[in-house]
Parts: sequence; structure tokens; C-alpha cells
Amino acid sequence: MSKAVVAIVGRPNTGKSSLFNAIAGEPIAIVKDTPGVTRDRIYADCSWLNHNFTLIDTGGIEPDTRDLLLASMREQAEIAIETADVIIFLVDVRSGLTDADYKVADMLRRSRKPVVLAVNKVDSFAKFQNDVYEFYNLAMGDPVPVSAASRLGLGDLLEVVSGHFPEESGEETEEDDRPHVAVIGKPNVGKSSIINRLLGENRVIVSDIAGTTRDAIDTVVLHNDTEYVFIDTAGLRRKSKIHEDLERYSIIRTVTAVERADVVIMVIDASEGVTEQDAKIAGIAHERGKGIVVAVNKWDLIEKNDKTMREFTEKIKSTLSFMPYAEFLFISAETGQRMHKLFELIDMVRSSQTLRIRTGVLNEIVSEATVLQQPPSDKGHRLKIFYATQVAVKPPSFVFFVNDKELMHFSYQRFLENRIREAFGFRGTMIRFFVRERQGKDAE
Ligand SMILES: Nc1nc2c(ncn2[C@@H]2O[C@H](COP(=O)(O)OP(=O)(O)OP(=O)(O)O)[C@@H](O)[C@H]2O)c(=O)[nH]1
Ligand SMILES: Nc1nc2c(ncn2[C@@H]2O[C@H](COP(=O)(O)OP(=O)(O)OP(=O)(O)O)[C@@H](O)[C@H]2O)c(=O)[nH]1
Repeated sequence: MSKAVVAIVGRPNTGKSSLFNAIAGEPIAIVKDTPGVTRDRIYADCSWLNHNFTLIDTGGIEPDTRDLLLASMREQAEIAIETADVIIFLVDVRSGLTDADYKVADMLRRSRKPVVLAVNKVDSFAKFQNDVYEFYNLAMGDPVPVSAASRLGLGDLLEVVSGHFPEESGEETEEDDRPHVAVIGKPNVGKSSIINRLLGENRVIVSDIAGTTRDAIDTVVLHNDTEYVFIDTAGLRRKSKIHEDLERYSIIRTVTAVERADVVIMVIDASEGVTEQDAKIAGIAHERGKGIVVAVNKWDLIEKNDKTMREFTEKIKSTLSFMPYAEFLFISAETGQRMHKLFELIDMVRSSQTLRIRTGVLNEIVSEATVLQQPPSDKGHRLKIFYATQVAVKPPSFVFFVNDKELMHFSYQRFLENRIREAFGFRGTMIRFFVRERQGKDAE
């Protein structure tokens, strides 16, 4: 089951960013060297008690006219309805109920998504209690008083919010084990063309999961008797006048599509080359530990010789240096070149993601590796690896029990990773390493 997505919606200045930061805590670099998306704080991976969820902030612009305010509220509400499992509708006790709040409430009500009404800036409950009651008029259920600034009421809010998470309320009992593939990339790189081409060559099935808006953008394709669910992020060019707004929406759409995917197809436009913006988008999939295929599209537009493909690959690998494991495919959605190979790669990357290595076999490889290249040492004190074991899939994750964590240098870890990849493949997926210290005797 993918993680729940929670969106914060509300008028400007109600404290959405403040609430977002209060819930998400300090920004943490989840994976080193991933380009800047997390720092934009449009979304954050959060946990509260035993719940994990992705929090998104749909706001961020300060419209100067009333018309623009409503237009922007509508877009915020739409994006939240489209992508979130639970919506936090934030209002401001100090400004009281406004006309715009009623309008937003109407939009959200029509979506039939669970909405939790939070009343912010209740820095003192005694002082503002009566003012909170006013928000019952919105007919959005019990208002939950919070203070983002003083971090009050957050636990109560999250308790109500997590009560609506799909897997826990038992609404979504059937586990969907079909391969879910998100097609992501900058505008105009050919995402829709790729999906359309795949549709043209394979039987199409209308999505049979009814009910939620999110599934409406899924396309189910039957290939070799397997149903693949393609999650489309195309068509992001909404009619908004504000540029940052678009960027924000496209990131939110990408994050939520990637969240639901097993394998991500990261599309790059060969005729434009690879850019920092591509790296930023690819970083979203990398951070989430998804299987990744880089599809270099519009290959028909490139004049080629026998070196072109290698040169392209090197250039892309250096821009996307944080994900050296990604698989590559050079395609043309226009001519159909190598499009059939996409399914092979999706299958391969998906099985890498779920591959489990038995502890015995793993440790044979690890001890062979330590013979091949001695572990690092410091002042006569040498790294000793007692044993390694795989603790998770999606992405495959390993724990190494060692005598001294400090001695597990990055370069040695990279060496071990390469040996593991040589032995077992794991193509198209990151592998995670956790290093734990343990006394020699306990580990025997
Ligand atoms: N007193 C009080 N002020 C708060 C609280 N939370 C936020 N504020 C203030 O409200 C103002 C707006 O907060 P933001 O978090 O920027 O609001 P926003 O909804 O993200 O605003 P936009 O980005 O314009 O959509 C800031 O001056 C905050 O300091 C609170 O709990 N109590
Ligand atoms: N020559 C060539 N053109 C292509 C190829 N794939 C897509 N295009 C063209 O590129 C343009 C953009 O394609 P789309 O499929 O709409 O791109 P998209 O990524 O879905 O775009 P957004 O909806 O903006 O996110 C269209 O004019 C396509 O005809 C290709 O392989 N070769």
C-alpha cells in the first residue's frame, strides 16, 4: 500500500506554511546529493506515531486581486482533491470566517474526500475558544483548534487526519499487485505520446477501480497477459497565470504519482538534452527509492553515429549522478522505436525492487569481497563485518553489523554495493545500506 497523501488547503496567510513546517519538522536530506526539491518544502515525508504519510502544501502565492484569490483557491482545492487522501482545510481564528472560506468549503465538500477543518492561530485556548465555535457554520464537522506557531493541538489534528487513512479505515482492502508505472518528466518531453503509443500497440482496459478521482488518470494496458497501470502526470499546463504555481503543481503531481508507482519512467527529451530541471524531477523518484528507467525520447530527431548513444548516456549519467543504477532506453514515441522494450525493462526493474537475497548467500559474497579488498583501517584498528542481512525490499535494504561504524567509509560501502550488484543484479533500483555496531562476541 502506498503512503497516504495529506494536503493542506486554505486562504493565504492562514498559516499553511507554518503548519506544514510544524508537522514536517526541520527539513532533512533523506538521501545525500539529491537535488533541491525537498528544500522547496512543497512536500515532506512525515511520520506521527506509527503512521507515515506525505504532506503537501498547495499554497504559496499571494494573489493581489479578489478574482485571482478565488481562482487560486480553486486550483489549490482541485490539486488537493486530485492528489490527496485527506485534506486539511486551514482557517484563521484571528480573521474569523470569510467569504472565501465558504467558497473553499463548497469546493471541498463536492469532492467527497475526507476533509479535516483546522482552525489556526489558537495560541490560547481559553482566549479563543468561543471564536472557534464560529467555524461550525462551515458545516465541515468539528473544527480542530491548533496553533502552528506554538505547536499546540498538532497531535489532536493528526489523530483525526490519520483516522481517515485508507489502509487503516479498511476501505481499501484489496491489495492491487499489478505493476504501477509513473511516467514523469518536464512538460513537452513526450509523456502522453509514450502512453498513447503503448496503448496503440496493446489492448486497453478501462480502469476497474471505481470511486476515487486519482484513479481516473490511470491507464491500464494489457501486455503479454499482464495488466500494467500507467499513472500519467502529463497535461500539467493548467491555465494558471502564475509560473511558480505551475511548477508547484507539477511537482505535487509528480510526487503523488511517484508515491503510487513501483517503477518510474523518467522521460528526457533527446532534442533538448538533459537539464537541472530533469535532475530535480528524477530526484523525486530517487528519494522515494523507486525503480527507475530513464527513457530518452524523440531519438528520431537526433543525428547519430556509433558514439552518439554512449555520449548521451554519459552526459545524462553525470547530470543524474545521484542515481547511477538507473536503466536507460532510447526511444521514439513518434516512430515506435524500441517502445516494446519498455515492458521488458519495467518487468526487470520491478523484480529487482522485490528481490530478496538469502542471508547465507549474501554473506558469502560479502566475505569474498573482504578478501578481494581489505576493509579500511585506522591506526591499526580494522573494520570487521560480522554479518549482513537484507531487511527490506522496495528498495532492497541491507543491514551490516560491524565492529566500528566509523570505519565503514563511503568508498568501501560503494565497493560492497558494486559486488552485491555484480552478484545479484538489482538493476534499475537503489539499494540502501544501514551500518550497525555490534560487539564481536554477540555477533557470533
Ligand atoms: N499568532 C499566530 N500566528 C501564526 C500562526 N501560524 C502562522 N502564523 C502567522 O501567520 C502568517 C502567515 O503564515 P504562513 O504560514 O506564511 O501562511 P500561509 O497560509 O502559508 O500563507 P501563503 O503562503 O500566503 O498561502 C505569518 O505571519 C505567521 O507567523 C499561529 O499559530 N499563531
Ligand atoms: N519527433 C518526435 N516528437 C515527439 C516524440 N514524442 C513526442 N513528440 C512530440 O512532442 C510534443 C509533446 O508531446 P507530449 O506527449 O504532449 O508531451 P508531454 O510530456 O505529455 O507534455 P505535457 O502534457 O506538457 O506534460 C508533441 O508535439 C509530440 O508530437 C518523439 O519520439 N519524436
